[in-house]
Amino acid sequence: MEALDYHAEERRKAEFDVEEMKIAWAGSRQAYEISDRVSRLVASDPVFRKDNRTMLSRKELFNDTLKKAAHAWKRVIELRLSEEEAGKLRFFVDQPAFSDLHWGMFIPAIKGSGTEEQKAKWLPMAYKMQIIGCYAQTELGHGSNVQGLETTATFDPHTDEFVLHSPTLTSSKWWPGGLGKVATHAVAYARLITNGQDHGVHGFIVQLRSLDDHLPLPGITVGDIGMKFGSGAYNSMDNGLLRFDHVRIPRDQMLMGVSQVTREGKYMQSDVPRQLVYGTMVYVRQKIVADASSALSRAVCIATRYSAVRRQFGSQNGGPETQVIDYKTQQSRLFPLLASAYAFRFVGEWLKWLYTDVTQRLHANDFSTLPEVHACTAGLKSITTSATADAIEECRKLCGGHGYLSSSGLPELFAVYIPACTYEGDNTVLLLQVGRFLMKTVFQLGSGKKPVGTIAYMGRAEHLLQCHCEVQRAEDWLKPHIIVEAFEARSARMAVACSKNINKFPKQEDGFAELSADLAEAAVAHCQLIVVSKFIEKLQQDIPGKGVKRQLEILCSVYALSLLHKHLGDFVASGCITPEQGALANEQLRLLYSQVRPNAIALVDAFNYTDHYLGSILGRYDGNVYPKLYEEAWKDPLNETVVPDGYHEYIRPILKQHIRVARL
Ligand SMILES: Cc1cc2nc3c(=O)[nH]c(=O)nc-3n(C[C@H](O)[C@H](O)[C@H](O)COP(=O)(O)OP(=O)(O)OC[C@H]3O[C@@H](n4cnc5c(N)ncnc54)[C@H](O)[C@@H]3O)c2cc1C
Repeated sequence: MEALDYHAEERRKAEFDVEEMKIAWAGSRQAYEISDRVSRLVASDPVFRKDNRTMLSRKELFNDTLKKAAHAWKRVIELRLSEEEAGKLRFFVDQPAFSDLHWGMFIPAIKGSGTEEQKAKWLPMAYKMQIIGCYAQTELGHGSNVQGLETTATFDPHTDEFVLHSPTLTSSKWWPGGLGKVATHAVAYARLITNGQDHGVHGFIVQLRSLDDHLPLPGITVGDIGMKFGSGAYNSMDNGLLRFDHVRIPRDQMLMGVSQVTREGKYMQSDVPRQLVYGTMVYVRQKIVADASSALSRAVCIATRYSAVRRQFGSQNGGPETQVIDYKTQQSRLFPLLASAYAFRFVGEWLKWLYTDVTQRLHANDFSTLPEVHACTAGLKSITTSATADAIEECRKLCGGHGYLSSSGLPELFAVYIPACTYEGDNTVLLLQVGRFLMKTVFQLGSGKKPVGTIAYMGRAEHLLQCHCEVQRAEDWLKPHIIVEAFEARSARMAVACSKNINKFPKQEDGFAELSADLAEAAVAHCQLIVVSKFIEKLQQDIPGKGVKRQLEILCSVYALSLLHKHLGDFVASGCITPEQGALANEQLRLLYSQVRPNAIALVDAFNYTDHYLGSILGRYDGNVYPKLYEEAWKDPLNETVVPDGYHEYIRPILKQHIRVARL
């Protein structure tokens, strides 16, 4: 019997080769094959089941996470999975766990800031999970302001040890994932003090719990910080608190890749340049951007498939009602998000390349691109995570009432995803860093120092400040050079306007403070330009498969023009385009939506997500939504009894009361 597929008709409409698009999405055939194999492996394993997750209590959920993490590790060993495959396995298990921090932060921190001896000592144990690590930086009193951290690590020359101490309540470590209940070790950040002198914040490897009975070591107070946003969701993670009471660690447990403390307590910068730690930061941020495209594509996949199943109004002569995906408003809300998912995917791919490039440069003592790389990765982390968080909520609304059901998968996805706007740098704080970088670039124009990489366009500021957009007809907006110039001009003009306003202040710092909201907007403009440019660059590559490149060109135009439409005020106010050209962009956008429409289902199929990973009845591959929603409702614990518990205690007495209510 042929499998039921309510989307079959939609799939037949596709004008491109979906299998080839899957490869374009994955980045390469090999990446596609790994992802496909591992996702199916996870989906078919009953231990990784997650459909009952939102019903679990905190303790049950945490236990379930431990079970899954242990099983995942067992499978990694049994199947001899490579690092890439193991990473994919954790990704598809799709449950925040201590192991994310172990692999994602603890190991990279040692790799990035440890000496060769430290790496040789700690990494093999960490790779075998004989120790489990977390990344303990944030404190109760300070997160963004790392220099404000209060934990101290004081060198004791008598014993050749550091004494870690939490001098105040606000110095308690607060938030680190995996710290609460699992981690045996931490890379903990503390102010380094030698001979009474404070050298600022440094990283230390600290054992927290016994490797025999898991009890905290003497002087260590550790626990979980409590429930977080939403039920289920991120509560599978044991974000923790930690206090040190004069905890002693050997001197060689300070991460000494960049600076060192000698046996005599002398503080020294090592020969290795400080900038090397930036490599780790680029690594972590490119991962976050890749995760943004995953979360966004997942939400969009759910909303797109459901929009094709859902019908409201418009029945003629007793025929079927209109699929909500055919409403122009639905398309204008949904298709820019679909385009953003692809845009973030490709900019994430480029960031992977950037990581390799920056690592090679750092090892060759070439630091010339660092400030630009730092600003670019900070900004991309900020705009992709903010856009994704907003997009998941928009997808929930696009699914109407059923989007609010847990079984749509969207509430949990939202709750799990949104802290990405905060961790690894609060998004506004990051934009302000980009803003400062933009100002520095503008102030240096004319000094002979040439802007490089993603900021190179500022070298043409003179032209960009007075160029006129060539668009005369709607289709002119499909020309990549016109789009790029409009985005460059907007970014350059907003940055230069900020710099002029800052210069009006007698003290530049006052100007920065007063204009910080404008700076953040200029930073957004710069970062959106990067995403648009990288999408366009991607299209200059050879992309095989019937119609694949054509679809990506359409999506690229949708991404750029929907941003232009959303930020029309910026484009028009800064004089980059006229209001009439803005209207033409909108006209073109409407035409593009019609071109996306027949391909919409196939474009989300190309993400190649299993129903297990999607975790959504609305997003099911076969579109069999209503019977499954109905079935799912009956699984709710409230439906275990026909008459609810508490009926006799609370409902019946109200119904049977004999008092007279005065008003009646
Ligand atoms: C789910 C989750 C997991 C986490 N995991 C870890 C972990 O594993 N390890 C770890 O060490 N930490 C972790 N953290 C902590 C996280 O890194 C910090 O919360 C984050 O860096 C933000 O810092 P904050 O909490 O101090 O925010 P704050 O800086 O207090 O932000 C509060 C507000 O102030 C604004 N603000 C702050 N400074 C400025 C400024 N200069 N100018 C303008 N506005 C400003 C922000 O934009 C924000 O609106 C985690 C947090 C979460 C939510």
